[in-house]
Amino acid sequence: MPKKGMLIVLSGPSGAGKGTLCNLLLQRRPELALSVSVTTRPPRPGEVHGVNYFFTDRENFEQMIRKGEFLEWARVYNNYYGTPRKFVEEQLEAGKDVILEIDIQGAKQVKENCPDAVFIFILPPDIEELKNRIKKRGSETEESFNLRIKSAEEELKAITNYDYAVVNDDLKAAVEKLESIIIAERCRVLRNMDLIQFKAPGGD
Ligand SMILES: Nc1nc2c(ncn2[C@@H]2O[C@H](COP(=O)(O)OP(=O)(O)O)[C@@H](O)[C@H]2O)c(=O)[nH]1
Ligand SMILES: Nc1ncnc2c1ncn2[C@@H]1O[C@H](COP(=O)(O)OP(=O)(O)O)[C@@H](O)[C@H]1O
Repeated sequence: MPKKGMLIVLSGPSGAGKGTLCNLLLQRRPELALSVSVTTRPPRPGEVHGVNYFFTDRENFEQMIRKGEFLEWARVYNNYYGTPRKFVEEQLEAGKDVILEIDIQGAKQVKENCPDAVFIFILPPDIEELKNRIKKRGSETEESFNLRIKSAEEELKAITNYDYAVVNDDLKAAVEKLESIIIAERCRVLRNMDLIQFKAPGGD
């Protein structure tokens, strides 16, 4: 039976660089599977349905909740976001490590249901740089920008629930740290019990 994959959860405030880091990580580690979330948020220019998100409306999202189709879901910055359960379970069963880029509420639900998951918090170097990055991305209205900055403080408090903190200052260094965490986590004894196949001499 193939070894089950590991679940890797990435969270952090808006603008910390989660999406950018995920893309770079996948280029370096194409064996990873990235879960594409469902959201009621309207697409930003350039975002592609099925690649960045599965975009849907509130009614369909609520139906998916009722049918138990989400591994976790949450309301974030006035929209709904959820992780499709089926994709994640299939990938893990096939031995693939799966990345979830989700908010702190979703991560809490995953921690309750999948305690073996690895939890990584992505931080910006400081709040000014966070503001600059969101502005530079140019994706938010003033209201949405303010909501993201206001939420960042609360989100940072959740960092103690995570296993690792990665400051995304220099992009290349941050990706290398993420890769190193994944490599180290794959070596954990508890994830490698199938290696212990030998029997003590004289034993039956
Ligand atoms: N709980 C949960 N949060 C998600 C999911 N997908 C994305 N998010 C989070 O929703 C928040 C908003 O994401 P997005 O609209 O792309 O805005 P951005 O963070 O400013 O790029 C971020 O904190 C994401 O990590 C999901 O499936 N579940
Ligand atoms: N290390 C970095 N240095 C400078 N700019 C960055 C860095 N990482 C990400 N960015 C930029 O910051 C903005 C926000 O990044 P993004 O990946 O969308 O953040 P998140 O997914 O956390 O909201 C983007 O314009 C991205 O190009």
